[in-house]
Amino acid sequence: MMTLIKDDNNLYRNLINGEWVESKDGKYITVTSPIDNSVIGSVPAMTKNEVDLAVQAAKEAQKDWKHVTIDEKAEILYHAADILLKNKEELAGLMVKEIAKDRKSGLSEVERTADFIKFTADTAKNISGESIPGDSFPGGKTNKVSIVRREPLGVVLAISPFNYPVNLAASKIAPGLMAGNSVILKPATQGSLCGLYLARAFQEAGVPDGVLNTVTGKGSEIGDYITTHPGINFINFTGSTEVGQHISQITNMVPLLMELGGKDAAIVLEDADLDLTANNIVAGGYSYSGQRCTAVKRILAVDQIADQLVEKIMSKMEKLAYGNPLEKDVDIVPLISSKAADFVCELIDDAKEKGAKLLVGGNREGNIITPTLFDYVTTDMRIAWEEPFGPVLPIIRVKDKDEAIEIANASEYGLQSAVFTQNINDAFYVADKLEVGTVQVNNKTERGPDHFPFLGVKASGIGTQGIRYSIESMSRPKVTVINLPHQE
Ligand SMILES: NC(=O)C1=CN([C@@H]2O[C@H](COP(=O)(O)OP(=O)(O)OC[C@H]3O[C@@H](n4cnc5c(N)ncnc54)[C@H](OP(=O)(O)O)[C@@H]3O)[C@@H](O)[C@H]2O)C=CC1
Ligand SMILES: O=C(O)[C@H](O)COP(=O)(O)O
Repeated sequence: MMTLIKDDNNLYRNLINGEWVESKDGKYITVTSPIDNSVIGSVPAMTKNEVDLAVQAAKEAQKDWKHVTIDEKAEILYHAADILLKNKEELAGLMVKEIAKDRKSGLSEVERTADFIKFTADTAKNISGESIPGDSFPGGKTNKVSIVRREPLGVVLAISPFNYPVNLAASKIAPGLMAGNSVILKPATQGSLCGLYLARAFQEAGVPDGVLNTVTGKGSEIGDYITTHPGINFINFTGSTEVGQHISQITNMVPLLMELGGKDAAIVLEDADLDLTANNIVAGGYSYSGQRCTAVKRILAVDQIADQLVEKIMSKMEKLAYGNPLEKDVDIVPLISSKAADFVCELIDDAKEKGAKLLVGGNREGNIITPTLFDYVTTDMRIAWEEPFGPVLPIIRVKDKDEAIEIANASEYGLQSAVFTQNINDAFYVADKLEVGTVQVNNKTERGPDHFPFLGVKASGIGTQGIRYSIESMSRPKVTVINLPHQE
């Protein structure tokens, strides 16, 4: 399957109007593995002219695509999901090399993506319009009826991050297509090989020429051009708050759906089941080395149980394996870049200097940061507020649930939080007061299942994702009002 999207020198191509095209001016970006810096491929650094061609193709193709029946579109998506499953070993293998995800998580990402695509097709089949009688509003008349259908928005620009290069691209493409839009995928440069592979799967499944196109190139170079392109009708972005805010500042009247950074808190109350809590904190904080927007990024534990909780977390952390995901099954993998690892080390050093107690880890081997746990973190430390996107967890001890809520809400972010307690009243008390998109009761913070609404408030995002929610975000109501001759 891969041979069509790259040549023998591992120069990858972009999908534009149904053709896999080389870089026109021969400019490529080399993609190296975060594991050992080996070159795994190169992607075109697309020029403005090439971007124009992609947008033009998308615009033209959408005119026919919007008339394709839901059922036909669904068949194509089912086929794409099957192609991904058939090739899951190869795609997961590419993910291991390109973003250093461990193979098991890579496989699970591909499987989850296939499920996501199929569920999107099924959901779109079940989204019906509505008709609203005119006399249901005061002063309305029985001769009026409003018929409400959903219309596509046009050309959707999907910008995906490195950490789920297949899933977070497909979760924009599939609902975008089902809503009748054409889509341009701009994958994260580190992750673009996986993104192109995914586009190939959609093409092979029967997505018509021009309906899905790809644009590669550094966001810092072509980002502004594409996000402000007049041919773009919607931007669906997942990535850092910094870039998300930049996009929202430079765009003009283009609707945005954004999932950005987070500093998800795990709030642990005095009656929590501490084994369950520790399991969730370790899984939630350290999987894929903490490079997940929804990773548990701080623990707010009430004094009464903090010592016991620390002991349990430490004992579970002993089982975390770290190393090279090409060589063995590991939980902790090299971070995406040495710059990312440098940043995490800065946060670790700051916490140490300001007197936090380092309980576990704190070491660096290449791009690997060993799983790290700090206790007695205080609010003057950077690790209390900043998102490491690495395997470092701070414990902030609090006197009670109200102090936990206050610290949780003082964050600029508002993605998710978790509360661990066996008291339903306390669970609701805390959940009601937290300024986040989702509160998990007795579970780690996480996005799935993917048909749940997923959203961030404050600096964590704009709009709501989740299968039905994404389809709705990428479409709009179209209203036709029937005015019958007035009945006597
Ligand atoms: N809430 C969420 O769902 C998620 C949040 N994140 C957040 O993202 C950060 C790390 O992910 P990372 O991929 O590095 O995030 P970035 O924000 O750096 O990149 C995300 C995407 O935006 C592109 N991009 C960069 N600059 C621009 C620009 N000026 N205009 C348009 N697009 C641009 C990138 O391309 P390129 O790679 O070429 O620079 C990439 O495709 C973390 O802070 C994390 O919190 C990450 C994943 C999920
Ligand atoms: O962008 C992210 O990091 C994801 O949306 C998180 O998804 P997860 O909770 O399923 O890991």
